[in-house]
Amino acid sequence: MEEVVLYLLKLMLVSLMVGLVGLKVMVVLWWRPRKIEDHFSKQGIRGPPYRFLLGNAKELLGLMLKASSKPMPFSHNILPRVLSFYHHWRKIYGATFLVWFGPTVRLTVSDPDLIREIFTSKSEFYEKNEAHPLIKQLEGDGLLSLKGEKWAHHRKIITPTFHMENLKLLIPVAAQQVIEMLDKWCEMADSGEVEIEVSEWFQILTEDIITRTAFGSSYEDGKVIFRLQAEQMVLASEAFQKVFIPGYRFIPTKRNIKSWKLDKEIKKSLVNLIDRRRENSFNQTPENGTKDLLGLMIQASAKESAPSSEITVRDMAEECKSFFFAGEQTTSNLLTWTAVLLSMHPQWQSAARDEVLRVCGPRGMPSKDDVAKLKTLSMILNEALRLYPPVVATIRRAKSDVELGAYKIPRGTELLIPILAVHHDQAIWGNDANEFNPTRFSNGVARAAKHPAGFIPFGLGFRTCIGQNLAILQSKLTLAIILQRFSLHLAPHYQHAPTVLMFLYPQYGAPIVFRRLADPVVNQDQRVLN
Ligand code: HEM
Repeated sequence: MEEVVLYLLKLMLVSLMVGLVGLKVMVVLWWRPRKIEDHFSKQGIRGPPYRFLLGNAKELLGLMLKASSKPMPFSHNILPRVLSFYHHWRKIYGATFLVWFGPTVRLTVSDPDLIREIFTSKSEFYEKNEAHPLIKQLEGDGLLSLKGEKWAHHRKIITPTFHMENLKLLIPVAAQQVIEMLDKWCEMADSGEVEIEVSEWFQILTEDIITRTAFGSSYEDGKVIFRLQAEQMVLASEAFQKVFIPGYRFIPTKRNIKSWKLDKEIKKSLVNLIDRRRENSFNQTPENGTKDLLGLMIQASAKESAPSSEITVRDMAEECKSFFFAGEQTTSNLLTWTAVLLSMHPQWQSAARDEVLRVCGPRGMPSKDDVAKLKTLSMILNEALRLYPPVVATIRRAKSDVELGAYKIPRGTELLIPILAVHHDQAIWGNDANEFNPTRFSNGVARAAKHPAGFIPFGLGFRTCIGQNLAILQSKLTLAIILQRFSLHLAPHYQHAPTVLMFLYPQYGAPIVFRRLADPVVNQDQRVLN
């Protein structure tokens, strides 16, 4: 009898637990989404209706797949192709609408007044959202995703790496790297011209400079570590393109085992490298060379005594990951799109070249002062960042219930800021918003748009991109040296197909034909004549 009672009690307990779990699932997957929809609809905000578990994922994927199924005409009106879901639903629900990524709701915000609130005047109410686990694996637990005090501490330590005074020390070696790349192109250009898939070459170039900023004097060892990280990125991006199964990355599949091994190898190489750097730091003052990420973090780890601000080897490894992820493809994509734009707009290519030849001469290596004088090139790069921003959107999460303009935003709501859409908005940029017109930047970035928050390729506010000086410096240097030596036009089989997988990239590559310009006349003293 006692056993039967015990059995029945157990049964009741299990049923209760199953019931509670079921209830929780229903609350998260059904009741809460309805409540949120209701909350926003009372404020006039609507969107595609929430569907159980999947949200709008199915329609969203369908729209993206359809948009990327064929190339587009040679136009800069790329929003419908790149953020097709945003373009589609904005037409139906207006620019501020709700969209469901599974049971997670996102409110799209493209009004520059509201964007300014989120990033600057009310930024304390918002934080970075939790990235998808696979993205997190790629971007590392560094500056990009850290929050609160730890973020502020790391940002303070790392910032000197990106001071202009520090970056300018990299110019000679970065320029040399570009020249070596172009020498290879010259060798390949038998008949005076060569077709180059620029995205691949620019990636190698960018990786090199990021390695120098991250590892400084330990550049060679750093290169090996970044190679391992690049392999890690390929594995994670492959997984990212498959259906996401929570917890799958802990199962010992072939790919996961490879990824774990790589992780171990990266950590081991970093520990060895850090030990060597620590030993060397006794004989070397940091003023001797550039301030690199690793050096600054090692220095900080030696100083910190409080456990809360301690910098560990893991911290350093995660920051290296963040650097690599945030810096490599963004800058190489900017270079790629600018090369495409210069090829599409030969009159701007000539204007940029004339300026480079005037400032630097036909073969002179651009100095830091020269780079600052290249105004036309700056305007072109800004226009490239506007039309083809490598980061097409960003997300923030409301930390508490908050008022955004006239809207009441409940805690936990994610806000999706479609940078690309803001950059193509006619209300901010005028009727020619989809045209390539670098002249709009002739009076500087602040006066280019009708609203100061209308141009945000590097984000805005205190979490703005730490690497923007480096990205612009490297891009100007690379393009200046290319323009000195080559003219460029699109290969006949180039297909215009901007698309996004983490960053904005050309879906079918960017084949560009480079034609060597005549060598400058050299007089008897071997001096180059302008
Ligand atoms: C054209 C090139 C680049 C573009 C368009 C770009 C864009 C951005 C954007 C939009 C953000 C802000 C994201 C947000 O608010 O959610 C950001 C943050 C960041 N970027 Fe860049 N980036 C570029 C190059 C670089 C480079 C070269 C590095 C480093 C080597 C870098 C490192 C970072 C880091 C660490 C953050 C996080 C900063 C923080 O939260 O404190 N970026 N970037």
